[in-house]
Amino acid sequence: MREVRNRVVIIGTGAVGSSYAFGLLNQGISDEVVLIDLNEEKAEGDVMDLNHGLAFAPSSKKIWRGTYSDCKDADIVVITAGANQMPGETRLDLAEKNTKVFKSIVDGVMAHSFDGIFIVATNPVDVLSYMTWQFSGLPSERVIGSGTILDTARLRYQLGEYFDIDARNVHAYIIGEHGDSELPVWSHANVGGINVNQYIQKHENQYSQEDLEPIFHKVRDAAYHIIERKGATHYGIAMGLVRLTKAILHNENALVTVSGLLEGQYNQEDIYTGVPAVVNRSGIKEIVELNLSDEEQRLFEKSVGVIREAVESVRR
Ligand SMILES: NC(=O)C1=CN([C@@H]2O[C@H](COP(=O)(O)OP(=O)(O)OC[C@H]3O[C@@H](n4cnc5c(N)ncnc54)[C@H](O)[C@@H]3O)[C@@H](O)[C@H]2O)C=CC1
Ligand SMILES: CC(=O)C(=O)O
Repeated sequence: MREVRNRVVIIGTGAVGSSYAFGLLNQGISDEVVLIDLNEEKAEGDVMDLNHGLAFAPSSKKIWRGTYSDCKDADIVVITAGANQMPGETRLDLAEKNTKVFKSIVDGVMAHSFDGIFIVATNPVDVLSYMTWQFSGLPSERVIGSGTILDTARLRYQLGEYFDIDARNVHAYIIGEHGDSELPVWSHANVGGINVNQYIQKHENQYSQEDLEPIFHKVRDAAYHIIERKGATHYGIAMGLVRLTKAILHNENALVTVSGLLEGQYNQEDIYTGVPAVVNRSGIKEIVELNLSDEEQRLFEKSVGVIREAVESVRR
């Protein structure tokens, strides 16, 4: 009997793709990791480098530079290829050029009868998740964008710092566009089970409601601040992608904020955006519909409108 080994193919081994491959191997998430990039030398170099670390990995793994034919037996194809933001550029500025890149990549993958799950990380991620769903013809539950997984992690980190509580015990979501129009869901944010607003009231000598807005701004603008300093962000998203991959391959039913297709949830249709979702071996099992406040629903609709406009412009 053939041993069942799971396989992740990464297309685009730049800063994000190579950091993700490093994370996958370090945490021993996938048995086989395949790297594909237009720049074959770069992918080859990454494979050599990562192979030299396998003796230190938690379990036996294989990594090689591959071709699209390796997608045939892949469980997950992760796309991290395409242009990234120059300082001052928004994610939406990348929509047109990265849609062209995606058309050729997704066609190349599907030409080999890929029947697994796509994860999309390239920006603008909500637009490209939608286009990947359209180009591939796969069911929407098997096309998942990284969405606001990173923004949510950034918010948990910032709140953890503010309240001096482990970020893993802070539960708060960023939803909507992975971009400038995203929003925090304060109405459902909690610290160790206590709503953030109540927590602040209980500790009114230490904390203030007014501090929440600047905390959110740090989260929303984090990519700009990092890109100004080092040209790209990659470790945070790589760790988020590893988390998402593990949720899928280990059939975790984990709740993560990813970009998924809305089909009536939050009063929205036919659009990909960041929302909490239950993820398992089949992909997105359920989009979780939070009971948003009126103001949150208004901001969410505005954010979805921004994505919708970008999708319409790349489809023209
Ligand atoms: N979703 C998120 O939270 C985040 C998304 N990103 C996005 O990820 C993307 C990649 O960023 P970086 O890795 O920093 O860029 P990078 O420039 O370091 O790497 C991009 C790679 O894609 C490859 N590539 C381009 N066209 C290709 C094609 N047709 N087939 C195969 N490979 C191709 C390039 O050769 C390059 O190696 C960007 O769009 C960036 O904005 C970055 C950080 C966070
Ligand atoms: C680049 C990007 O999308 C981020 O770091 O959030």
